[in-house]
Amino acid sequence: MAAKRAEDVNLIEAAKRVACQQALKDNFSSSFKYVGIGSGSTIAYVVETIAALGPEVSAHMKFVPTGAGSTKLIRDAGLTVLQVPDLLNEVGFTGPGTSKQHLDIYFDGADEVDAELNCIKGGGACLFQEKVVSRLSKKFICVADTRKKADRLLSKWAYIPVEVSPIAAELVRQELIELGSKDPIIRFAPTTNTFLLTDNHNYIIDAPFPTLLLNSQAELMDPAKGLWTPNALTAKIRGILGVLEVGIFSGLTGPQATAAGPEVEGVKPVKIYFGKTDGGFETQE
Ligand SMILES: O=C[C@H](O)[C@H](O)[C@H](O)COP(=O)(O)O
Repeated sequence: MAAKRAEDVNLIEAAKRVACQQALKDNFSSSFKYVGIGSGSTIAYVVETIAALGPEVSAHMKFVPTGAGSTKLIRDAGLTVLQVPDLLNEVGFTGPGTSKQHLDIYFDGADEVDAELNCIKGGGACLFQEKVVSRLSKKFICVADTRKKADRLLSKWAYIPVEVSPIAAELVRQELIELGSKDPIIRFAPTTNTFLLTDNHNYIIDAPFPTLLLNSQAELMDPAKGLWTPNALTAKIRGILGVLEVGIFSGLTGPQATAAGPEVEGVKPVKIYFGKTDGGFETQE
């Protein structure tokens, strides 16, 4: 039994590696200057593959992380870390209406991906910095294995991670219940026996909702019956006092989208690579 489980784990890790290697083969260029690196276990294979290309390819590049784990991963691989504030100092601000998509590309994993490439992220407690880096990138390429693939969000994955201010966490939890979330919980860290703290010193609330619709199914939306589109649920949760960000990557909605214009496209992936346990891969775009 234990041997079978170890074999399954190895196959899944191999699937993640295949997805990352193919994603880099198709999308990475030695001409890149700024590369965003997300969080989680899958992204480790992106960093491993870039490092294997050698300093002749990567020495002139700067890698923008999405949290402490991501920073360590980049540094341990011998690549150059550039934090978001330093990136913004480096590129400067050239005035209203100019592009903020300074990163050539951003690679990251996901917990679940739907047929429209909307994602749930934050299973490893990283979502806010990931959304910032995605917003600053020309192109978000997602890497995963086929377990993450679903027709609609919350088909297999059970909850939406929401990053909240600790002082407002219970208030947010109550408002999530009013929105239709069944038993949202503040994430606990068993190792420290306290609530888990994110890289931004906040809590995560894991909020289960019924399976979401696609954004293209907005005409079926009926929050009273628990039927939400990813965009609408994101906007609604983000509107709760005390919420920093929501672990749904589906593009921005409402006034933020209007204000930001076409650049908001950077928030969800443009292409996903799913590694398969038979050694192959499939893509979705
Ligand atoms: O909070 C973590 C991030 O959003 C990860 O990208 C996501 O959880 C996927 O992680 P993994 O590659 O470990 O499945």
